[in-house]
Amino acid sequence: MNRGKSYDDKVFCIADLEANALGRLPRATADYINGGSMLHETLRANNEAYDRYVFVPRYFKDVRKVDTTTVCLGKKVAFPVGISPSAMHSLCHQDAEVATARAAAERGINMILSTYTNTPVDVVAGELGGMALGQQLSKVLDEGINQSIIDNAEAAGASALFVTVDCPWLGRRLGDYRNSFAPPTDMPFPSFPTDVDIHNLSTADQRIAYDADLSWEKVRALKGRTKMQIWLKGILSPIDAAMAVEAGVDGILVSNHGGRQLDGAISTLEALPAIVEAVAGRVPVHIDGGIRRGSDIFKALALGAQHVWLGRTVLWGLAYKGQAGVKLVLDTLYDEFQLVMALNGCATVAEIGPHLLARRHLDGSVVPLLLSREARL
Ligand SMILES: Cc1cc2nc3c(=O)[nH]c(=O)nc-3n(C[C@H](O)[C@H](O)[C@H](O)COP(=O)(O)O)c2cc1C
Ligand SMILES: CCCCC(=O)C(=O)O
Repeated sequence: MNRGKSYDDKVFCIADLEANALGRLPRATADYINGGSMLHETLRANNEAYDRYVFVPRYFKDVRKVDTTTVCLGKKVAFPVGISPSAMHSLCHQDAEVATARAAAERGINMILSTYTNTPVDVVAGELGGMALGQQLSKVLDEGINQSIIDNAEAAGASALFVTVDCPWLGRRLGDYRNSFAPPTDMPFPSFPTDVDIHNLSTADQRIAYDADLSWEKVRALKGRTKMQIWLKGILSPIDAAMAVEAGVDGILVSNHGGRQLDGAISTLEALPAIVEAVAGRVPVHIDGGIRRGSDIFKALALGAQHVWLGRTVLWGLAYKGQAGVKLVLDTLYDEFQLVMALNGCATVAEIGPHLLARRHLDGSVVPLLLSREARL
C-alpha cells in the first residue's frame, strides 16, 4: 500500500526527473536523447495517445494486497516493465550500462542491451542478478559482426535477440544535425571491431551500415543462428505482426523507436489493439514509447500488451544519479502502477482488461471500450 513515500527531495514523478536530469547534460547530448525525427509528431503522439484513454474503475474488490508481479522472458519480474535498448549509456553517466543493469537487478526487472552499448554484454549480464537479458540487434551489412553480437550475447546467457526492424535507414534527427552531434572519439563500442569508426555517423564504415533489405527469409534464418528467442522490435502494422508469427518469431515488441525514425508514424498505443487482434495470443505482444506514468503501464496492459519497456525515462534516471537515479525511476513507476491497480480494483495483473478503460474521442465523447465493442457486434 502506498502511504505517501518520499523518493527524493526533488523527484516525485517522472516529469520532475526529466526536468532535473536534462540540465545536467551538455545540450547536444540532451537533444540527442530527447529528440525524435523531423517535427516530433510521432514523439508527441506516443505520449498523447495515453491521454485519450480514461479509467472506468471497479470497486468492491479486495485490494488490501496488490500483486504486480508477472513473467517476462521466462523470469518472474516485479512488475510488467523492462528496460528498452538505448545506445551509449556512458553519455549519461560514467557507470553506463553497469549502473542500469544494477538498478534493474535491484528492482527485479529485465533489460535489453543495445547494439551500441558502451559495456560488453558479458559484463552487463554479470550485473543483472539473474534477471533476463535481451540483446538488441541492429542488423548490419557485415554478417561476421552480426554473428559475433549474437554469439557473445548467447555466451553471456542472454535469452532473447530483439531484432530492430524500424531502422533500415536512420531517421532525420534535426537536433543532431543542428548540433553536429557525434559520440566522443574515445567512446568504446564493444559490439564492433576496434578498427570500425562509428564516431562520425555520416562517414560510417560500410561494414556497419544498416541492412536495408531485412526479409522474412533472413528472420527465419536467424532462428538457425542462435538458441536465443527471436523477437522483432519496431512492428507497427498488424500485417507484419501476422507475418512475424508465421515466420516463427517468439514475440513482438510494438515500437516506433521512440519517434526517432519515421515521423508521422502511428503512435504505439494506437497501433497496439490491431496487432493484438492479429497475433491472437499466439506469441506475446509487448510495447514501448511514451511510458511516463504508472497509469500508462496499466493502459497498455488493458489494451492487450503483456509488458512495457522504457526508453528515455531510464536515461533521465541515469543522468540524474546513475544507478540510484535509474532505481528512482523504477521505484516511482512501480509505486504508481501498484496504486493505479488498487484504484481500478485489480489485485493481480491478470485482472487488468479493456473493461476498465473508456476512449475519449475527438468530438469530446467518452466511450467505454466494452460498450463500443458490443455496439459493433
Ligand atoms: C537515446 C536513445 C537511443 C536509442 N537507441 C536504440 C538502439 O540502439 N536500438 C534500438 O532498437 N532502439 C533504440 N532506441 C529506442 C528505444 O529502444 C525505445 O524504442 C524508445 O526509446 C521508447 O520510447 P520512450 O523513449 O518514449 O520510452 C533509443 C532511444 C533513445 C531515446
Ligand atoms: C548510431 C546509434 C543509433 C542508436 C539509435 O538507434 C538511436 O539513437 O535511436
